[in-house]
Amino acid sequence: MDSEPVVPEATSKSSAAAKTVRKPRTPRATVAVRKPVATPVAPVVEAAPREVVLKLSGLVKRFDDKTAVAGIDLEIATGSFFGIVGPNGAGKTTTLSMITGLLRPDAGTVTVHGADVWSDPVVAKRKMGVLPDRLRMFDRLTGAQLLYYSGILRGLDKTTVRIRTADLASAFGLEDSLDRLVTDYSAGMTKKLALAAAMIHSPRVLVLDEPFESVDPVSAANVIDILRKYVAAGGTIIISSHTMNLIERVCDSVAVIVNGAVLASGPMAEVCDGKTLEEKFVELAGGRKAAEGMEWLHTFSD
Ligand SMILES: Nc1ncnc2c1ncn2[C@@H]1O[C@H](COP(=O)(O)OP(=O)(O)OP(=O)(O)O)[C@@H](O)[C@H]1O
Repeated sequence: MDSEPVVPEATSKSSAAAKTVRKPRTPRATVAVRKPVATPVAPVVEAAPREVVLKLSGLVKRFDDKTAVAGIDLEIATGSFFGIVGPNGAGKTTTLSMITGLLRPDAGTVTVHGADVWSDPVVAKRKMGVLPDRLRMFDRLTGAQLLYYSGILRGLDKTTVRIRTADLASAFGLEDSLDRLVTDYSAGMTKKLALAAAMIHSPRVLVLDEPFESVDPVSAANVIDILRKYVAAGGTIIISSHTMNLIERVCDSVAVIVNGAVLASGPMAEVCDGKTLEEKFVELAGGRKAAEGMEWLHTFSD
């Protein structure tokens, strides 16, 4: 199940749909008078609740006397495009690092599609693709080598890795850079390569920390298209970003984290409650500071 790609299949017209259906001829001589038939009322079909694919329960992380994450509970349903927002130092990266098994929580659990990240790490990690905040990449490899390495490490065979490398390079506009060393990539190119490496094994869940940082607007739009198709095909994305309008535009659900705690979470419209996400964020995160003091900045000392 886990190795199955979550890539949408190309649609094709079914042969049945393509057949021409002839209207039966109505007999001319007789006019049948039909008894009125009560129109059947369509039963109300309630949408089945979506399966929870990522579950965070009571997550806590302390660094000495600083509590970075103070007991976070979240449930993220399959097929969600879930945004995490919060001010600097709120605990977003710490939370995502605990989700992906990069940082051990002091308390609490994380399960991915039922597998516990800390007691069943091999199974849980196989289900995830991760774009961490601070990218530490093997930058003495070429882009092609790095994708090859990522794919093989994830258990793909060589042919599949080569096919997917070509697809990803073309989707992210990296075709001409695949033979260059990663260390020579720009920040945005490195980000796109890292995102490609996170996706190569078609994981069930993508955890992306600031995926659009340094990425130009055209590339960002392409990446968003790819991510939307992935979600439409049943994949789940959890993404952190400071770009409020982007999160509001692409995510269907959001959590606002402040001081290591979730202050609001749920469907985007419910959390925003008639405001923009940015307005709601400022309201929850504690407003803005007045630009007072610092008159020395306007003295232009030269
Ligand atoms: N390894 C660490 N050692 C000590 N303190 C840490 C460590 N990692 C994070 N912290 C602290 O934990 C808090 C939360 O940090 P975190 O990086 O999770 O915030 P964030 O919400 O991702 O912030 P930003 O939006 O600025 O990236 C901060 O006060 C930070 O200084």
